[in-house]
Amino acid sequence: MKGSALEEKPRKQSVRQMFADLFSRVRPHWRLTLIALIAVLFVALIEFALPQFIQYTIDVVIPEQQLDMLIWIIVGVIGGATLLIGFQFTGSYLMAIVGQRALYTLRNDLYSHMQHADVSFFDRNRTGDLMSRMTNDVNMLQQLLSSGLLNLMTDIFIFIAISTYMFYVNWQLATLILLTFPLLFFLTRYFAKRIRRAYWEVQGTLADMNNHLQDTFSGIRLVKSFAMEGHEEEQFSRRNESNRKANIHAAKNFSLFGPLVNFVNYLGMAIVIVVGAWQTIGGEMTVGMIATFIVYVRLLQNPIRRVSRLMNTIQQAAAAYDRIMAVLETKPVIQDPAHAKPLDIRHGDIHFHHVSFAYEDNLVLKEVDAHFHAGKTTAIVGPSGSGKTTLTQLISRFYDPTDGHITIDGTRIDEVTLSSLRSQIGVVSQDVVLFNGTIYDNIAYGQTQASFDDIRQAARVAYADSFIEELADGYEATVGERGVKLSGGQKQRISIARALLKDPSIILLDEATSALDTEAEKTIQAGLAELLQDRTTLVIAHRLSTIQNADHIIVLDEGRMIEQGTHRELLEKNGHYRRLYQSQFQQQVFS
Ligand SMILES: Nc1ncnc2c1ncn2[C@@H]1O[C@H](COP(=O)(O)OP(=O)(O)OP(=O)(O)O)[C@@H](O)[C@H]1O
Repeated sequence: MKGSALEEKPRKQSVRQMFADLFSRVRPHWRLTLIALIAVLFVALIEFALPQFIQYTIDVVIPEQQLDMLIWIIVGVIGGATLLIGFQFTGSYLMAIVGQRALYTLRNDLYSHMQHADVSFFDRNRTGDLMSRMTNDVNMLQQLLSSGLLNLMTDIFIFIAISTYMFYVNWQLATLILLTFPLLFFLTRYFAKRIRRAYWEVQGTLADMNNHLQDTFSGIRLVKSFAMEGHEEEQFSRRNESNRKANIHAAKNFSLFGPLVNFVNYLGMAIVIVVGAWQTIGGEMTVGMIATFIVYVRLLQNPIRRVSRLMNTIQQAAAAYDRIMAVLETKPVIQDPAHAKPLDIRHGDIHFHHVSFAYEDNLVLKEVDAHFHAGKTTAIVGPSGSGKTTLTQLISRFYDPTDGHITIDGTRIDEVTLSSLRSQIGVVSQDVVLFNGTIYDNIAYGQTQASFDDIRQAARVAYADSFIEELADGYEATVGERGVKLSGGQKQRISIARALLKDPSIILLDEATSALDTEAEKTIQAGLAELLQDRTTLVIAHRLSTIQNADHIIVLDEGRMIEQGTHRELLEKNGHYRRLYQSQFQQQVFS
């Protein structure tokens, strides 16, 4: 098993690549985007046109005392401002729609990618972190698309309109103002890098907080039973503090960047005042033109200031995009091979051929040659950590052997489709996983065709029907998050019913170690007996009766299969099994 956790550092995924990706997601909605852009173009034109009233008023209306023009000026300004409302609303509403639609597909892609990721991907990455990538990071991109890019377009249009006008009216003054721009350019580049790094930190610390929340909320009983509330508060506070510090660090850079940009803009204003006054005295400009120029320099400041704010959003989004791409770029190792056929299980004979397996560098199974007979029950025994669970997980291809291969009825399992393989394997494990839904949904999970009668029949055979019927809502009763509203034995029986409904040819059973009362134990055993009948079963055995009743036993020790045979044969061998039996199982006779 190869691979490592998703990166902890920014990868400098180029901003250009992010925009290219976003662009391809926006393209299907080009009509809405085009209307939004046209609206934005009008916004820019109106914002540009309104100051012209100042020049006209100062240079024409006041000197020529055209009082009757004032009404038209009011109509013009208020009319323009009203149109501005309409166009601004249209632009921002439509872009919000486009942003939501584009990111809806990204979030779906991301989820679908994660659903198909290897089990080892989830071993390596923490749930809170993955959730954070799905939610916060995608939201960041959404913000950029919906509001950020719209502002950018408005600003670009305004910038082009104003600078063209300035050059047209007074190119010398316009050139002087534009000379300040390279300074802005360098400032922007310098701060972009710093702000981006800072936001990577921010998002990383946020994910860390999410991880902590996920762990402690889902493990709240553990926290309380060890009276660790205070400790966890401290731990949370520490992560919260890292997040605060990272945010403050980002804010420091950002707060410095804004005023520096402002300073450069005031430099521009100083140039207009001095050079403009000079030219007006020399008769080359009018007072109205200076006034309009000053308003325009101010208006130019808006795009630049907003671009600086947008840069903040872009850097945040780029950091988020990096984190999303890190997920999207991990390729699952375990997938359907080319030309895979569905697995056709006739008997259910499972063979391990010289199978070795390592988690990263930890060799857990070593050259295992084992045969699990069709329709029979094989108990796997061995000390804790000897590789029993891992061995069963290789059959479902949750992991692939590092060496050797596995066959079912002579067909290599890595040559058939994953869905056909997994759909014929039932897993019943000691930690029963139930989703927050009704009992019905949990039994029917994965069996969309099943009728209510099928489900009820499965529950009956699993000895679950009687307790379900006693619940006020019966099969429609909700089980709570992870099934908290049910007892351990009830959860077990539901999971047996679920496996029965699936009707698999192979059963992988991790026997419960937790002590249940004898009554619950008896019903579970009865249900299990129904489930295992005539199916190839691998059971990680914890109970004496299970190994005694098993058709075959294999003994693992430090990843090696050291013995195999029936209970009697193995006892007679007087080897590892006998010692294991004496140390682990024999006392059960008396318990
Ligand atoms: N997802 C994993 N990632 C890395 N190492 C793992 C993983 N799961 C198990 N291991 C390691 O592999 C070894 C075998 O674990 P496995 O769970 O297969 O043993 P086991 O015999 O089932 O143990 P137990 O009886 O205690 O459940 C152990 O050393 C364990 O630390």
